[in-house]
Amino acid sequence: MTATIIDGKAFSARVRAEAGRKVMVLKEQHDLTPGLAVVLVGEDPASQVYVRNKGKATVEAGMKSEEIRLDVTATEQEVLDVVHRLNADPTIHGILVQLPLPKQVDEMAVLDAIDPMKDVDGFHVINTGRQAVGLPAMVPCTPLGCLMMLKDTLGDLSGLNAVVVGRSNIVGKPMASLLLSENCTVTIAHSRTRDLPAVCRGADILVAAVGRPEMIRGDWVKPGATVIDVGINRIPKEDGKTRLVGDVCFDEAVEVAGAITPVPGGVGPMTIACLLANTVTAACRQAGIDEPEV
Ligand SMILES: NC(=O)C1=CN([C@@H]2O[C@H](COP(=O)(O)OP(=O)(O)OC[C@H]3O[C@@H](n4cnc5c(N)ncnc54)[C@H](OP(=O)(O)O)[C@@H]3O)[C@@H](O)[C@H]2O)C=CC1
Ligand SMILES: Nc1nc(=O)c2c([nH]1)NC[C@@H]1CN(c3ccc(C(=O)N[C@@H](CCC(=O)O)C(=O)O)cc3)C=[N+]21
Repeated sequence: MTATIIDGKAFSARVRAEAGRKVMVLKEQHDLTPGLAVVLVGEDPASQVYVRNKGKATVEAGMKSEEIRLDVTATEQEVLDVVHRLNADPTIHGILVQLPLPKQVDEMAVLDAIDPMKDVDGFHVINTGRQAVGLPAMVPCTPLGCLMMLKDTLGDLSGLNAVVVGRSNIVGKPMASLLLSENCTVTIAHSRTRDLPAVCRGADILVAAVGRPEMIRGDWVKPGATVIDVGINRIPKEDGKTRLVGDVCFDEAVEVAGAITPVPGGVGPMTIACLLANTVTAACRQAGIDEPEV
């Protein structure tokens, strides 16, 4: 059996178009233009690509986009000053500080400084806590995008065994919490997990967020399972160039799984689309208006 390929690129185009229609309504009926600010500290080339893609998608959806670039030597206070200025700027409804930050800057202190209402990444502890107890919250974009693809593929997730490999604050933990909210039976695996292949084989839903190229092999996948590959790993090719691969060995897993996301073209594009959707949601909440139905 060959798995259905979950087309994150096509799905993300629909989500972005919907955000664009909402922006149009907000502009026409409420004189409100949602604004997103992305803060990039340092010159990490991969980060620069994401920041550029995010900026482009934001403008395409009709929103205001602001990019703030700081030198890699920026102090924590300089980053905090930028965050405070954006918190106070009424034309900015979403703030994303690209991670990781240089080592002299305390990530937790920066995330904590972002106004939770403008925290479109959903990384502030207020939003983490609100999501966990079932209150309206900003939900992290990558796990949200994964969940949208899972629901689109499987419908109701109740009672399914979900295994999330990885327990980072930005992917693994919020992913597990969202799956629990959907009534999955959730296992979180990590570097200390014993017999990871056996744990993975129990999964109806397998989410890989490890950051290790093609670590999850075909025979770790339960036949018919839905596999979501969050990993973005750049590996060298024979010709000296590089290519992107996920955390799942796609060529093996595609023969076993029921459905699987590719890399590229899976989770990545959905992350950007969810960032736009979150920015629209944040703008509506800040303006005290209902999100338009489009
Ligand atoms: N597509 C997208 O939009 C996004 C993609 N990514 C990608 O997703 C991947 C994960 O990112 P992120 O969560 O930030 O990564 P982190 O490095 O923060 O976390 C990796 C997790 O994987 C676990 N892990 C590492 N090695 C193993 C192993 N051999 N066996 C089992 N578990 C292991 C770690 O365990 P422990 O906690 O025990 O150390 C940790 O919990 C990366 O490839 C990243 O580039 C990230 C964000 C967005
Ligand atoms: N505060 C913060 N929020 C983030 O959401 C965040 C972050 N920091 N730091 C880095 C990671 C990584 N990330 C990606 C987003 C989109 C793609 C993406 O669009 N990928 C495409 C193309 C990738 C390419 O060709 O390079 C794809 O997978 O098809 C990838 C990775 C967001 N992150």
